[in-house]
Amino acid sequence: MNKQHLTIINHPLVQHKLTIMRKKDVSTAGFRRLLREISLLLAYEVTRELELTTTTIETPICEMQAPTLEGKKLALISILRAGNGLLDGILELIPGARVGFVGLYRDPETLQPVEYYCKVPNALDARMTIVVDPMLATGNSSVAAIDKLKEHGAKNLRFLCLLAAPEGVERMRQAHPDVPVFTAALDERLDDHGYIVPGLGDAGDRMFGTK
Ligand SMILES: O=P(O)(O)OC[C@H]1O[C@H](OP(=O)(O)OP(=O)(O)O)[C@H](O)[C@@H]1O
Ligand SMILES: O=c1cc[nH]c(=O)[nH]1
Repeated sequence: MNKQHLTIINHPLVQHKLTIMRKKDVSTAGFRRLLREISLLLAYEVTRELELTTTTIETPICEMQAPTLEGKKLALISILRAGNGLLDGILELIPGARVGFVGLYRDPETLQPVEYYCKVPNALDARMTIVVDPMLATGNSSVAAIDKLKEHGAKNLRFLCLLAAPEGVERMRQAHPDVPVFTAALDERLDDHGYIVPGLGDAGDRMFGTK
């Protein structure tokens, strides 16, 4: 495979906002606001390879051939529920994107994903498909979601998260070597409960104020 499998988005604004999000005393509202802000910056990087074509337009001065996105609208797939925090921000930047959801939760004992919902846009085979979930821990959830999307025809996939553990990156590389992973940080390891260390805790709980 020629494409780089792991990209760490180390833009200073991303890194600064992520540091604030990691702090345990950040409020639910603050966490959500930062996730929305950071998702705009991450989206900029993950869409870098969208294809362009040209179209004829008229400026007030003259006619010109101007760049415009080519092909079918891209698909954003949120892994529920924490994926929605990234999705909301990205949709502000790409309001015409098609949106799908894969509902999964991680069984706390087995760390295996349990699926409860799936609804995805049509013609996934003709769209760049960006799967979003803030956390890549064991990789079990992202691998299962991407398995599902491939069953629906998705071919040109990216996976975007905020934090990744080495274990999850390796699992994705083994299961889906064709799917580049984009993250703001690669942390040290997983703890005995499958949480990312140092991490930021449970992304869904922090985003929605649940426990
Ligand atoms: O890489 P993995 O080990 O599979 O872990 C990552 C998953 O865990 C979290 O979701 P969770 O299961 O807590 O569900 P939630 O989003 O509904 O809170 C997170 O949002 C990922 O989906
Ligand atoms: O650290 C982790 C691991 C999985 N899911 C989370 O929300 N956080």
